[in-house]
Amino acid sequence: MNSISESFKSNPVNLDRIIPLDFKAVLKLPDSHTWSLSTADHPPTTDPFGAGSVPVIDLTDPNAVLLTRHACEQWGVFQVTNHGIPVDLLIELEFQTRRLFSLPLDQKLLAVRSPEAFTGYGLARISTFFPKLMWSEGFSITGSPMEHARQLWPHDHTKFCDVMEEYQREIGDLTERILGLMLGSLGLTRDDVRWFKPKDGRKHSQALLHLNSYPVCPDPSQAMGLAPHTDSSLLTLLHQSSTGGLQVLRDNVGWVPVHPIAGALVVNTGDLMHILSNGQFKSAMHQVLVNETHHRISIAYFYGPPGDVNISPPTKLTNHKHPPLYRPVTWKEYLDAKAMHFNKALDLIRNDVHIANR
Ligand SMILES: O=C(O)CCC(=O)C(=O)O
Ligand SMILES: [Fe+2]
Repeated sequence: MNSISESFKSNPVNLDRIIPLDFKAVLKLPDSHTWSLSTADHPPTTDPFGAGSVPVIDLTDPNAVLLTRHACEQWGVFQVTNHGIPVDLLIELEFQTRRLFSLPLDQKLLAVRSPEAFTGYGLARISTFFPKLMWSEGFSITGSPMEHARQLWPHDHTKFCDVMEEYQREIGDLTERILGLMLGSLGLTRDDVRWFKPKDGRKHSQALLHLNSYPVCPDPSQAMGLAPHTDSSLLTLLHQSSTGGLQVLRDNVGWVPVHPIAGALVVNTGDLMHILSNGQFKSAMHQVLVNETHHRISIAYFYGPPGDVNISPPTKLTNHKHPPLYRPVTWKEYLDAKAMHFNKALDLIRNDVHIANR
């Protein structure tokens, strides 16, 4: 069993926080989904490529390592272009994702996630931490989605499964390439992070593919697509459709939109990367807002270390002035802390040390 499934098993979720609303059937935002949002949650549209916008890195740029370091230190989020994932695969991925979420609710519920499981259809797990429900639904996959896809389409699931499996292979390779850039940008080598690309060539890293759907909403000003959170992964690669809605929280600025760029992928630095980098890399707080006219979808790939690995900063990144900020944790331990304490999980594993300013 992998870390994600072990953690989900030990932290079951109530069914009322798994089964989504029949979004198509409601004409008015129900009270259960009405949030009191401030205008700060709806930032003015900024110049998408200006200095105050999320960095975009061309992976073929000779300065990619330096740019990656800067983006991780300053933002904890960036977009990548020229990443090598075929456009046709992204189009097919989006098509199959829309095909799934366009099914009637009673059909989607045939593949509903069980309270202790982490694959299948249902609300985002973070729903348990908020009094109001979010205007979104999801479908989680690891490896083959066959078991659930067969429930959705008894005679027509092969293409869906093939696309999801091919995407996981491609995005897995790209994620490791970007992780390599991140580690390299910190001056770390294979010897500092032995579990990454081990010499025996066997991969033990773990990952989860999560399809998100944000249906058209009757009152977006009072609805929340995905509430503010950081990702518990080392890093997350996200394909968003051409519809915006993702925002990242920036110190002293507020919520900044992550504008969709055709063919680009969004990279989020997760909490485990923040721990591994000893706080040098930010784990960006982000949220998703919805809209009145477009059904938005996104596909997130969460990547973490092998189950038995304790994540802590390599000795190269610590010294007496910069002692380890957090105690070592496995992904499972961290997911358990997150399942119980959500956005306070990082604080709970923080070492009680006096830290010199970086
Ligand atoms: O839909 C998005 O753009 C973001 C999704 C996300 O943050 C997540 O799945 O953790
Ligand atoms: Fe996220």
